[in-house]
Formats: sequence, structure tokens, C-alpha cells
Amino acid sequence: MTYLTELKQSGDFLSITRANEFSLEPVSFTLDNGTLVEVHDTGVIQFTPNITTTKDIVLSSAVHGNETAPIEICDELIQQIILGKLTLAQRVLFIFGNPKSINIGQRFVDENLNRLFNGAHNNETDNPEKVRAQNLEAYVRNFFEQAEGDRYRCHYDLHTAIRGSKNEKFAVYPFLHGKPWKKSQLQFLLSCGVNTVLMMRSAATTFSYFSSYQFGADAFTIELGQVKPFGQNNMASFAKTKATLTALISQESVEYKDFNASDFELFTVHRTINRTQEAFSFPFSDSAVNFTGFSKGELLATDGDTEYFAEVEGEAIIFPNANVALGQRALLTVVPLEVDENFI
Ligand SMILES: O=C(O)CCC(=O)N[C@@H](CCC(=O)O)C(=O)O
Ligand SMILES: [Zn+2]
Repeated sequence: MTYLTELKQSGDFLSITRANEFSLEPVSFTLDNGTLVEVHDTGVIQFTPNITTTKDIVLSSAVHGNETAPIEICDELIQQIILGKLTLAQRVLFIFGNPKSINIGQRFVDENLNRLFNGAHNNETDNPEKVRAQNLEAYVRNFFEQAEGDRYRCHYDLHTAIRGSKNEKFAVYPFLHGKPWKKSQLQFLLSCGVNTVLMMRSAATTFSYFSSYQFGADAFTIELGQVKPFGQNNMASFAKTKATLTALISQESVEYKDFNASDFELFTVHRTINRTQEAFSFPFSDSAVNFTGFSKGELLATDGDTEYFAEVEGEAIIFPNANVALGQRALLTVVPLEVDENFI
């Protein structure tokens, strides 16, 4: 096995992944502490401790290849596990989503991978991202379904945002189809340094929605800061996230700070604006940050002949991107949400 010796010695699964952009021969081996290591594919590595575990945890990064901070966090965790410096107490599946897009330093190669989940790939094979989405769905499904009994499932899909943000770290809570949001998850997020959460109000084709909807996992897209090239991330700003993830995977259980609604800024999606025309533009500059609020009646976007104006006072912009493919989301707007009876 060509890469096995290198992986055991260095723990550098990221470099092996980057050297194998589209596939990697599966291997498995056991660490001295008894943890089973299974490489399922390039960028997909599973750890199963040789003890009774209660949680199945998916940590994904590089679903967008230029979002490097999450990749660095997961790379460090994987190395620590393989080199025996971090002993796991739970089953963990790490995923580097799109290896070629890491290598070219771009959000994606042919198509945005994070719009292809939950079946949106249509089982088509016309580009590598569609193939990857199908394979990643299968790896996650196998990971969750091969563990027996009543187990806890979660999937944290780690990203960084294109723009700066008034609220530096924030999470997207996928649509739960009426099920209540969990305060315990907000406590986990707060421990990661994330105090801002957006509640989605419709189904999506994102990786986190897939795990939430299909497997009942506590799943989030987590935006940890702004996109930076490798080496330019201020890793100190991710210390709480890394420490919280480390505790999650290496402890039987984790205690978080008591829930207090005033610790959080919660938002709900007011609307989604898709780009339908080549001529799509925003009236604000590229330096306008996420969570910038607009006055009622202010122009938010122009899509061909259609102008979108803020419908409510303080309607705030999230993920504005005029360059998305036609038919895709170019802007979300959000309004504040109070903690109410929809939480357990
Ligand atoms: O900053 C941006 O414009 C995009 C950052 C990003 O990749 N966000 C995710 C959010 C996924 C979700 O809605 O759960 C994405 O757009 O895929
Ligand atoms: Zn992203």
C-alpha cells in the first residue's frame, strides 16, 4: 500500500488527500490505543475507538476548497489522532469535501458541491462534484447506519464566508420541518465561539441539511470567519472551536455553560433571492459585510428587470454573491428571532 506507511508516520491525511484529487484506495489499520482507522476514499477517514461509544460525529471541511481555516483545524485533529496524541471516546468521520478545489484554491471546480446534496446530484456523472456528492452521501449514510442501537448523531460542516461579517462566526441551522431547535446545540455552538445562528425555513441541498433531514443528526453549516489562503488564518481565533471539537470527540460527555438566551443573536430567514438573469447586481459594494441591515424600502438587489427592496426595517443581508450560477441563491435576508416555544 503506497501511502499507508506515510499516513502512519506523519498522520498527514490532508497531504495524501491533496495528492489524490479524485480517489484513493481504501485501507484500514489499528492504532496502538486500539482505535480502528479506515480510509474510505480521498478525504474520507473514519475512526472507531475500541471501547463502547455513544456518539457518531461527522466533521467536514473543504466542501468549498478555498475555505482553509476549517481544513487546518480538521487536519490538526486527524494528525493528533493518528499520532496517538489525542485518544477518541466517540466514532468520528472526517471529510475533506473537494480535494481538487483545495489544490486550485477555489470555492469549487465545476459546480458548487454544497448545492448537490440530498439527491440534487440526480445520480448524474457529468462533473466530478456530482460524483463526489453521491459518494459523500454514501459514506455518511454508511457511517451513521452501520452503528447499532440508540446513538447520538451530529454533523458539523465547517466553512468560512466570502465576506467579512458583523458577527464573525455564525451557524446555519437547517430547516427542521417543524421539529424544535435544540438549546443544547446552541450551547455547543457558543462553546465553539459561535453566538449567532440563522434558522432556515425551507429544505436545501446543502451537506448539513442532508444529514439533518436524512439521519436526524444535529447538523449545522458553521461559518468560522472570512476566507483566507493557507497560512494566513489567525489560528488563535479558532482556539475555542478546536478545543470544543476536541472535547466532543475525546470525552464520554461534555458539559457546556448553562443556557442563557441573552448569550445569543438568533435570526430567521426572511427570504431567499435567486439569480435568474445574467444581469444581476447589488447596490452595495463588495466590502459590505454579512448582517448589514437595510431600511425598509432600500434597494437590495437587481435581477434583470426585477428590483428587490427591503420589506422590513433592518432586513439584513447574508451571503450576497452576484456571481452564482443562474437559478442559485444570490442572497439571503434575515430578521431577528426570539428564543421561544420552538426550542427544547
Ligand atoms: O460567504 C458566502 O457567500 C458563502 C459561504 C458559504 O459557503 N456558505 C454556505 C452556507 C450553506 C447553508 O446555507 O447551510 C453555502 O453557501 O454553501
Ligand atoms: Zn463554504
